[in-house]
Amino acid sequence: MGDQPILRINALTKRFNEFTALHGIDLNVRDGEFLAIVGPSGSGKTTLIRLLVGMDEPTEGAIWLRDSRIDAVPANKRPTCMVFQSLALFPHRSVGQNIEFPLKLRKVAPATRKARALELLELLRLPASYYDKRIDECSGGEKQRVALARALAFDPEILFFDEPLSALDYRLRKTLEKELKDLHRRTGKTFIYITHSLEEAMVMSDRIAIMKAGRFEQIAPAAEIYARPRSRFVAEFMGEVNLFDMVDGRVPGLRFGPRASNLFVGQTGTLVVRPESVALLAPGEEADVALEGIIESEYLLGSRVQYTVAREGAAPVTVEVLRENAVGGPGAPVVMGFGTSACHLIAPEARDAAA
Ligand SMILES: Nc1ncnc2c1ncn2[C@@H]1O[C@H](COP(=O)(O)OP(=O)(O)OP(=O)(O)O)[C@@H](O)[C@H]1O
Repeated sequence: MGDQPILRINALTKRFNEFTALHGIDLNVRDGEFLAIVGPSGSGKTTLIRLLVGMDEPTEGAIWLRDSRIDAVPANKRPTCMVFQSLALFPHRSVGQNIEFPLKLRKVAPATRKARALELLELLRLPASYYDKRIDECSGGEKQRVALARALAFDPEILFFDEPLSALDYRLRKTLEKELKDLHRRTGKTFIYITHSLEEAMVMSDRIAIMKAGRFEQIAPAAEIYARPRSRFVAEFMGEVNLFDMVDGRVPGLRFGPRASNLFVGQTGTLVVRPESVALLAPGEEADVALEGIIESEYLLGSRVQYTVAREGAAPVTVEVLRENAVGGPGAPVVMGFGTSACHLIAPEARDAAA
């Protein structure tokens, strides 16, 4: 993956009459990167993709593909390609005809087209015999692979995906997630992938861009977003989380040992602690930060158990432990603890910006 951006978005704004869907956003995508764009419904993901592929024009701002400004270039003149969620394959044509379609448009000779289609079938791990199979005889997963093969036949600089797996069942989705990641590695192309599913984004991408109300909240590798969210919104979007309001180094109900007191002296913000970082302490066991409560409910999550622990005068805490470390059920009093290395403090400005 090169360090040079293949795509640059500069102060991009999109307004629909009075409504602003994108608020002057900036983004650099590296050559060969797998970037996932996630965000709740209505946050502007599809609007952004439509501008990037040329299905719509920005109100303000610029889009650069390497050294060329492309925001006014029509979709069919852009060296990019989109894999639609709704596939848009020709159902009565063969797999081969579908894959060769972009090559036919470019007047590539039939023998060359066929050779490329067979190569792409192999790349997508479909048998060569599928070349003559009709699209409406293929399964959902096979159609997705054919759509991908056709997208690759365009030989695009960047592949855009708009929720391509959302209509598929869980197991097929999991398989295709791995295949897409693998395909990304083998082709070395730049992938920009929109999804509602954070899990999908985390499995596949190099970086995740989290959108909220027409802006990027954070753009970083998944692990960094998970461990060091820059706002409450991002922290909560990345899954179950405990958030504690800290003022002047103190949080009501939390007991800080010397290490935590030193670390947080005078600090104000939101303390983020993931449920799997909170332990249930044995009698006499110490932790950097300790707190007490009563188990309200428990859920089995395969090999782990998740507890909701009620606290007097404060929000409940979520704790996730390995099943072998499970303690009593609802009604049991517990002491919980976590280490300073499991804590992340969100600065108040970032928290306010996200409010
Ligand atoms: N053509 C349009 N005219 C008016 N408003 C629009 C138009 N297209 C999108 N919007 C608005 O812009 C906002 C962003 O929509 P967009 O489709 O980009 O969201 P999204 O993040 O892709 O959502 P979802 O995950 O539900 O697809 C929404 O509030 C939507 O109503």
